[in-house]
Amino acid sequence: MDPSLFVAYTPQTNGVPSESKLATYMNHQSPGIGLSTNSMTKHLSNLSLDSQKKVTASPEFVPGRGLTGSNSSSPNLFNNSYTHSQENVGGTTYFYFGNTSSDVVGSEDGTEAIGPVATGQIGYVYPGTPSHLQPVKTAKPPSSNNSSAPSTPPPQVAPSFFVSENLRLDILQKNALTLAQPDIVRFPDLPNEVDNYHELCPLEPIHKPASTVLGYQTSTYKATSIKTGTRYCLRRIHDFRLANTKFMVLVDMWKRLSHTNLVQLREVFTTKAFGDHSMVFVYDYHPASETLLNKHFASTELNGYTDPFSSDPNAPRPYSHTKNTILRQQHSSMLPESVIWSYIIQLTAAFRVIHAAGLAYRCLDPTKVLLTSRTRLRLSCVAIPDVVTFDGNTTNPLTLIPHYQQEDLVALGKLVLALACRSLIAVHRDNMSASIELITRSYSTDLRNLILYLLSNQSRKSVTDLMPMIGARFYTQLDAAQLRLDVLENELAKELENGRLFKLLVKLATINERPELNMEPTWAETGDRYMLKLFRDYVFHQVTADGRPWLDLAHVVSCLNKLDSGSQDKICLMSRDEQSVLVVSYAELRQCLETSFDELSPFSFLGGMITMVTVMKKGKDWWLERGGYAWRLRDAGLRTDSGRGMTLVGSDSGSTSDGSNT
Ligand SMILES: Nc1ncnc2c1ncn2[C@@H]1O[C@H](COP(=O)(O)OP(=O)(O)OP(=O)(O)O)[C@@H](O)[C@H]1O
Repeated sequence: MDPSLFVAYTPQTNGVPSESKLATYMNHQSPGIGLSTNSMTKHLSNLSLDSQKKVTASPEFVPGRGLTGSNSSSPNLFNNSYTHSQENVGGTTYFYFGNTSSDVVGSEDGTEAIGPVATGQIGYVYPGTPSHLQPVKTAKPPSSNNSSAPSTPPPQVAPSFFVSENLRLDILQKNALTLAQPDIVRFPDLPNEVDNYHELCPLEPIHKPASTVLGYQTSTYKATSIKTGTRYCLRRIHDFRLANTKFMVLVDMWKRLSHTNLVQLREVFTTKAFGDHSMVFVYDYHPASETLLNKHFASTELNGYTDPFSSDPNAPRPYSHTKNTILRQQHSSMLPESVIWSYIIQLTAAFRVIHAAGLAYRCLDPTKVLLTSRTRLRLSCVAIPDVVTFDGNTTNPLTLIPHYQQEDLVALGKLVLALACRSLIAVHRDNMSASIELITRSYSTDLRNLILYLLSNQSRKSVTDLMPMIGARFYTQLDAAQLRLDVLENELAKELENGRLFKLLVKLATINERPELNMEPTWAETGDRYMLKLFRDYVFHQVTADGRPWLDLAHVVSCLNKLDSGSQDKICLMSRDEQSVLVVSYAELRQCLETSFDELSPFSFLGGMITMVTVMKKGKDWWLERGGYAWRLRDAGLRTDSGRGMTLVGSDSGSTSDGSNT
């Protein structure tokens, strides 16, 4: 800060030194908060050095307690019952605006007064985590080396202004994966563009054998839509030649089907971009999703035990291996029954809409069920079996659907059995009785009956027949889903508040310390802006009595909330030379902020502040116009977003006008 901007204190009693910033401020101030000569004289006549409200010594500031002798929670926050307009104590001049006794509600015990809030200025302060969500917050897991320590209750998670750490990391990881860029060193052969998609990133090894489920070699990529920038999952069927397009009836039916337990199909196309005739299915991309196979049948999930046949459950193996593998689950890591029911409810929910739409899934397998968050299942690869096994000679592609629906239900029975036994080979015909025995011993009769029903030879099974077996477990699932919703809404509420305060900070930061505005180098240092500068110091730059920075997030949040709501609470702003003190309400500061920012906004043309700009060509140059101001774009080196990345504006090509609305 340029020290010359501060004027040396003149030991002048009640007057404001004409060259001081406060004087400048008072010259510039809005009439609503002005000090008229009359009122000044009136207040001065009331002023007495013996006044009880006089500040007799420099108050001591204790972090967390504010000023000693004051019950305020913020340092320098004056009791609001002052009626003086100005006072000089020990060389420091204090200014007070208006007659505060009428417009400020002071509590009798002298605690911080809260002024009335004007209509339309109601600020919302985040009320904290609802009590029923407190137990849901995950506590830090105990470290592995203190497992023998006596169990102590997990520490209560302190209410936070920010989104919880677990959710934050989760979202960050998903964002990072979504934004991942192609690795051309590792995958030099990948095409730059495939139809309307680019930035292809493989989600699995490229050269892998044909899928046992789909019967073709497939590859999965994350890709970005060239038109919209949205990320999608492309599933490529290698070397697939189309015989005819009759299957498009089924593809269109799948595209129309939308459900929370399905990976949404967007489009299907053929391409030669990979150097062969490939068929590509475009699905929604769910970052960080994991297959059921990885989650529950990987060796790490099975206490380190590796099933040498897990990659191919059909491979021949000795009897002892088979039996031991199934029995081993009894002593290791069987899934809690609630998890299995949660999966059953989600899978049957998906089947219910698929079958009701006259379709069949046809590829239920642990590799095709995605866990897109902790317990959220989605069926992937929809429509692929319908396309790759399509028989061009059939007159009606829908005739076989009822048969396939029955197969879906058998596949569901096998998947639930495999999950319950935690083994893929549990579903082999030879192992079936041992597996059912295990289920009978370990789980409820309902679960056993459900599996037996699905695997039975009954001719016309229906997914709706499963509903009585699920019974009241629906309520548990609904409760879990609603609790999750509450948690997320609660987290969102916090970030909403942070977003509001962020906007306020952006306004403050664009005003504070601005070197000049409209050729006026002192703009940021005079008038309303000077008040905002002192306010910035008050919020962020306070120090303790021994000069250490005083950092208290609650103080910052409280001040910003009061500023945003235009509270009538008053604070004491001190000049940096500590020679002048200005008492001002948040409502007045808010007025300063709005006025100053309004002065800036006609000049702004980038970022989120702009409303509408016009870009036009005059002679050789491109100009941007807004609110009577114009900028030559080539000089400023400005760029505009043309929808496919940033492009330099100012070339001779292009249209003559453009609008941007944010
Ligand atoms: N829509 C999607 N969004 C994000 N990731 C996906 C999506 N679909 C699949 N994946 C990921 O792609 C990877 C490969 O899936 P895929 O279905 O090919 O499994 P697989 O075990 O290789 O099966 P297969 O042997 O049949 O090819 C998995 O890790 C899966 O999590």
